[in-house]
Amino acid sequence: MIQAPLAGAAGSDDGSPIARQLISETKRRERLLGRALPKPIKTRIMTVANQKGGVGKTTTTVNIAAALAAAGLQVLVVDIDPQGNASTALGVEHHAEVDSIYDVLINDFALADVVAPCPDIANLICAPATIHLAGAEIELVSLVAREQRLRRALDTYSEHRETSGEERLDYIFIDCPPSLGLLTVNAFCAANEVLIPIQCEYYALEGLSQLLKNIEMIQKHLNAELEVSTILLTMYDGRTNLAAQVAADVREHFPDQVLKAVVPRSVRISEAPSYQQTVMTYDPSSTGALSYLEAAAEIAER
Ligand SMILES: Nc1ncnc2c1ncn2[C@@H]1O[C@H](COP(=O)(O)OP(=O)(O)OP(=O)(O)O)[C@@H](O)[C@H]1O
Repeated sequence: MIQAPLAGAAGSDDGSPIARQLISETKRRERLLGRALPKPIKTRIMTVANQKGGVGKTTTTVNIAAALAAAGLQVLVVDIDPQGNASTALGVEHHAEVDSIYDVLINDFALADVVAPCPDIANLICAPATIHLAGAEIELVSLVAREQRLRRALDTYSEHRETSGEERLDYIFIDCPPSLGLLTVNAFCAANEVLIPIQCEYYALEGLSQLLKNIEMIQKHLNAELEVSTILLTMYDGRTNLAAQVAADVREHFPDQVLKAVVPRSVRISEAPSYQQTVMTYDPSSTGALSYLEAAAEIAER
C-alpha cells in the first residue's frame, strides 16, 4: 500500500505552502550561518557609493562588513560620511573629541591611531567619522594631493599592520556621503571596486548615469584600477510590481554586476541602528540578516 506523505514533513514537496516556506527558510539559515568564506588574494577595497540619499549605502556597508567578519575575514570600515551613521551602527564612539577619519584626512594622523574595534563583532574595526568631517570638503580643497589622502593613509596602514605582525586586512569598505564631492573622490581614488546599492523604488536609476560618468573620469585621470564590480538591490518590497520592475530593469542594464541576493525591505534592518547594532547581531536569523549574508557570500566568491 502506498502511504500518503505527511503534510509539511521535512523534505516533502506535498506540505502546505507555509510549511514548505518554513522548511526552505530553515535550510537557508543552516546553509548561511557560520559559513566560512574564502580570503581574497589581496585586500579588496570597496567604495559604497550612490549620490542619491537614503538608498541603503550605510546599511549595506555595515551589514556586508559584519557578515564577512563573522565568516572569519579581517574587515575595516572607513566612515567618510559626516553623518557618522556607520560608526553608530557599529557601536564605535564618534563624538566630537574622538580622533577620527577627519584627523587622518586633514591633520595627517595615522589611520592606526584612529581605528577602533567594533564591540560586538570580532575581526571588524572601524575608522569613525565625527561632526568635524562636515567641513572637510572645503578644507581639503587647499591641501596637497587632496584626492589621494585616503589612499595614502590606507597604504601606510597596510604597511603598519605588516610590520607590526597584524593579520592583513581582507576587505576595506568605505561608506560615502550622498554627494560626489572631494570625500567621495578620495574614496574612489583609494578603492579598487565600487559597490552601488540601488533602492527598488521610483527613480531608482536617477542620477546613476552621473555617478557612472564621474567614475569614468576617476578611471581616466586618477585611478585606472577602479571598477564598478557590484550592484546590490535594496529595500525590495516583494508585494509590489514596481520593485520587480526596477529589479528587472537594473539586471538588464548591469547583468554582470547585480548580485543575485536582494535585500528586502525589513523592519529588523531599520530597527538595528537605533540599538547601535547591525542586523547581523541584532537579529542574525531574520530575513534581512540572511539576505546580507547571501550578498556577502556572493561578493566573497566572485
Ligand atoms: N532593507 C531595508 N529595509 C528597511 N529599512 C531600511 C533598509 N535599508 C535601509 N533602511 C533604512 O533606510 C534609511 C536609509 O538607509 P541608509 O542610511 O543605509 O541609506 P544611505 O544611502 O546610507 O543614506 P545617506 O544617503 O543619508 O547616507 C535608514 O533609516 C535605514 O535604517
